[in-house]
Amino acid sequence: MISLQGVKKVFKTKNGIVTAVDNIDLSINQGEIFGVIGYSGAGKSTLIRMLNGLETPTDGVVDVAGRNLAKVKGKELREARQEISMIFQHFNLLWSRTVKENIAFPLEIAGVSRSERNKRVDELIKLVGLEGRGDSYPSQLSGGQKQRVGIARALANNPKVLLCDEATSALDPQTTDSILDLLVDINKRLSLTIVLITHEMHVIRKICHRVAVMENGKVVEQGDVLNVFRKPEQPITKRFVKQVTEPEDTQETVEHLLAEFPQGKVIQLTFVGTSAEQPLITNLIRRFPIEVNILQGKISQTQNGAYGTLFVHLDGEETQVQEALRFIREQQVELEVMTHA
Ligand SMILES: Nc1ncnc2c1ncn2[C@@H]1O[C@H](COP(=O)(O)OP(=O)(O)OP(=O)(O)O)[C@@H](O)[C@H]1O
Repeated sequence: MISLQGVKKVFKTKNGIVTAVDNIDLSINQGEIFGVIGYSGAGKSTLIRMLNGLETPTDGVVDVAGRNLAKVKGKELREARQEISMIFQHFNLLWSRTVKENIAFPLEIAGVSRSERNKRVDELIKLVGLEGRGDSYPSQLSGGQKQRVGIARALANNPKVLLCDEATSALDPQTTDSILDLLVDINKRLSLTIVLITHEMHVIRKICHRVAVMENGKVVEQGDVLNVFRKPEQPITKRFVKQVTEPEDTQETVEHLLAEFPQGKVIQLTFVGTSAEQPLITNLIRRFPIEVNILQGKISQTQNGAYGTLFVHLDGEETQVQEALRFIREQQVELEVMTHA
């Protein structure tokens, strides 16, 4: 559905040249939810703006739904933009128009008749769960409801791709979750391709199938969300993964235990998919004459299955502890022996 080859975007500024996007290759499949994560200034906005033709690449090919966006102009670019919709962090609604009128706006531009427009607006209001609010003005709505209007408006002309630019960053955690649930629902019902940019790993974990991590204009790591969670390679990816998998005080707890129990081993186990349910700890206690203390644990759900981490202290005779470590490594579980940071 979307392919980027050797895409580069350079801005000439008063202070010199800024390479916002630096030689990116990406491929996004029809019907998937693809996340791009990075810190501020990584180049995410520039990248997403190239996907709907708001920016043209300095170099490379941006192909969306069979069109090379760097090449299309005029009428064809307008048609392409109807197939690629976008929602924004601050909603970008028309404040003097009602919910219905906001949603109808892109239909008016596309020349849809009044009766067709009214029918479509009613469908969209139901789809995003805004029944009864059609005649309200944006100022009378909560943040989550405003974003629902943004989503309905973005879907009005049946786009093939929905781009989400930090769409939940202005919302509280509970509202964020409900908007993310809505995006998953729309993705499934309409088999819509969704590309989102965010700086929050929670968003990636909750709804994305695949993720690309951006740093200094480059994609430094990409893959299935579950795989990236299980084995993050780059330091920046590790930092993002930790945002959602480890309680904040984990390193502190580990340091404390390493100091308190210099004997034995403190280990981190990472379970993925079905292995998250294996009775590993029971097996360890039954098979080896060692002490097993569970220190901390967390299981998170991703679109591709469960992902969990568990911190455990193993203590006993050194040979038995080593045997237990060997046994764990034979299971479908990642193991890391913790040392001082
Ligand atoms: N129109 C522009 N002119 C000059 N420099 C720009 C322009 N747009 C972006 N940049 C620069 O390109 C780099 C990447 O910016 P971009 O906005 O794409 O990053 P980002 O990851 O989306 O960050 P943020 O979330 O803060 O917007 C930054 O150094 C930024 O200053």
